Amino acid sequence: MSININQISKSFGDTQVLNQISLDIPSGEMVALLGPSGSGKTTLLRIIAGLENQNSGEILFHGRDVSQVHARDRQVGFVFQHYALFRHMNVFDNIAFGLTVMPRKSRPSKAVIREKVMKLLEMVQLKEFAKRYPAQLSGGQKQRVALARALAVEPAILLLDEPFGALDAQVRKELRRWLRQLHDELKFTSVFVTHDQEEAMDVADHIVVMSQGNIEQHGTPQQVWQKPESRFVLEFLGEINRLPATVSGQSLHVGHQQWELSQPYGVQGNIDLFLRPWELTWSAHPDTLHRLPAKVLEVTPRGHFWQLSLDVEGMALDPLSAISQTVVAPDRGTTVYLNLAQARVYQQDNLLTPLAFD
Ligand SMILES: Nc1ncnc2c1ncn2[C@@H]1O[C@H](COP(=O)(O)OP(=O)(O)OP(=O)(O)O)[C@@H](O)[C@H]1O
Repeated sequence: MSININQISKSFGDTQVLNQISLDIPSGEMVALLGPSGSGKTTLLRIIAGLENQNSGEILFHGRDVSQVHARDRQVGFVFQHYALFRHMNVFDNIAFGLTVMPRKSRPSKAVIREKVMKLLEMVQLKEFAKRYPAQLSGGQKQRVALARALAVEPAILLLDEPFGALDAQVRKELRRWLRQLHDELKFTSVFVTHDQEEAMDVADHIVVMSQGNIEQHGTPQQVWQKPESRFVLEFLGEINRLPATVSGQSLHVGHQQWELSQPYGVQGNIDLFLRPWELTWSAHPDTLHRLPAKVLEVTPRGHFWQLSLDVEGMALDPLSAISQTVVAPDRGTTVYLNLAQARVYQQDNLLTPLAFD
């Protein structure tokens, strides 16, 4: 079932939490809402679910406006970070719950419910746990029960709020893979909230990056990673080095250093240069590409690469982080020369054309 979110705004008292959010999610897609704490992800998810009312805008499911439809009647499954299982019910009864409380007219027979729950138990690989109570399960197992419970009523849409947030890294990884397989098998539409970018990159078809109640970017994992549309997205996704610089006339100043640009630059004054750790290549000697002197503070072997921590002379900055795949690492305490040619240049939030040096 497709979801269309049109111009949704929401405030709590004086605090505007969502600012005219619009988003189209095609049927069968898995979408991650990714953003820092307080960016409005959960509020948007709750509005889709019908657990919260928007102040303005509309939500359409398969073209039908559901803004006035009660959460119960939206055909939406919901999974929270904290399992919210019924403690006094065993696993079987927890999963069966949604089916047993259906109105008598549409409620399946006991035999059908049993068959369905057993199939779900198999799917979430907990067949031998049917009689256990939630307290007798691990976190990962509880979360699988919560998922099975949400899926029992065959929702067309599954909404997940940090579903694996409380679990350790290994279990998280396994569960999200498994959720993706389940999603592909059952073909529901899923929207999940996370602040873990690796999780979003790993399983989502599309990522919606949110900040302060706005959508900063909506695209495939590759698009948001390789072509960040704003400085926020660039800085939020993955590690990044920032180097303040100044353009004056046709010269670029970084720390104590100064170079001539090959043509007049469109912007004068203070700018920021951004480089991913692997874009910051180094050489033991200065050359036409490697120009910025930096002192090697730390060298850490990381298997097939070196992690370098570098200090640019004359600049009060956090050390720069570089990843080097050279055979030999530079020695600690020596000076190396960094290549700035791959820098992305931002002035405020705007991406400028790359620098070209003489
Ligand atoms: N019921 C509420 N009453 C008042 N303010 C609220 C309520 N729910 C959320 N907020 C506020 O709305 C803003 C967005 O909250 P929301 O939970 O949607 O963010 P989030 O991106 O999901 O954050 P997190 O990753 O921390 O869960 C926050 O500033 C929060 O304090």
